[in-house]
Amino acid sequence: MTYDKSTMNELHWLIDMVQTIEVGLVVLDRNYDIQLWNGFMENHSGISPNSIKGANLFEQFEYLPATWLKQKMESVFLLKNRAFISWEQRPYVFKFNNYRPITGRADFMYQNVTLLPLSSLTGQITHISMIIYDVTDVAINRLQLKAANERLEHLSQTDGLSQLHNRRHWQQCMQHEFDRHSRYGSPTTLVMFDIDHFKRINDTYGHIAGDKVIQHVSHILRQSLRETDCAGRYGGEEFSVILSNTSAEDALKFAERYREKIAASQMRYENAKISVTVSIGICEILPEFDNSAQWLASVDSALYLAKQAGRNRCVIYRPRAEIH
Ligand SMILES: Nc1nc2c(ncn2[C@@H]2O[C@H](COP(=O)(O)OP(=O)(O)OP(=O)(O)O)[C@@H](O)[C@H]2O)c(=O)[nH]1
Repeated sequence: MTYDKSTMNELHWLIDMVQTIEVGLVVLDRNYDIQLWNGFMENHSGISPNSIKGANLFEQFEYLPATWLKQKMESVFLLKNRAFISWEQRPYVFKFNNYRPITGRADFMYQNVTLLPLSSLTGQITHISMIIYDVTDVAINRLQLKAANERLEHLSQTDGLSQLHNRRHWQQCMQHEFDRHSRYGSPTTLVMFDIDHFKRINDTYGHIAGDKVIQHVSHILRQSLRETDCAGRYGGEEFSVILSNTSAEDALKFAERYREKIAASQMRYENAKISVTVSIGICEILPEFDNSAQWLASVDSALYLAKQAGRNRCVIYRPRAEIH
């Protein structure tokens, strides 16, 4: 077979481009032995084409997910179709460092990979090609945007002072729990508490000390909760917690423990040691409640009774309330 000069030139250019293109190119034979390894792969792996040619891909790079990758490659050999691996599915196939100046914060190069069937002159698929694209910039931008959106969502749901859910988000949780109870019927209890004589603290020590007391009781509350409990700052010095799968009697144990913890704790502010107590209302969803507003009004009336009965105590809502 002879080639004219222009065909030779074209071939020469193509080889030059394959070597210098900013995309990784690898050709594998049927045994996954490496037959081509371009300049991009050499630059990022530090392994020259001459030293890697003929080596088995999975022996050379033991970290590769062999079972998963072979399954993909086999389907390319057999079905003669392309296959794609996106960075969202697996951040990278080849573990290369990221040297990009803008996205330098990424530890490694994010990659999209295409697997292409390569046919021989007789039309058989004897080799496949891996095309490796560096998509670090796109991936980092996308991840940063996602993280920013998550932060914004968290901020829009959180009360800045207490770091508990804000009232709007907490009310959504309460509605959700009420609906869940209507469907599945598992016991669900609302606990609402209010700091006793809080006005006195503001008046005696100032508003900043008052804010610190709010942070103090919120901090102890967060420590006392389970993952599934939804706690919010309902108003100025009023807080509420939804305890799912919990009866009023069990919620009382939680509330008593919390009340005692608060009463036993002290908060330092400048030279003062500030002690506070809390009054707590407890209400399990009862069959006669038609909506979440009735549930909320009932826990509020139990809290009111706790205040009336002398504060620093828990009251379970019942049509006739019990004071503890
Ligand atoms: N420091 C501070 N004070 C607040 C905040 N929100 C509400 N308050 C104050 O909390 C006080 C609540 O007072 P009251 O409703 O009379 O209740 P209390 O003094 O706790 O009395 P009882 O609830 O009956 O025990 C008011 O003085 C409000 O100004 C806040 O975010 N920070």
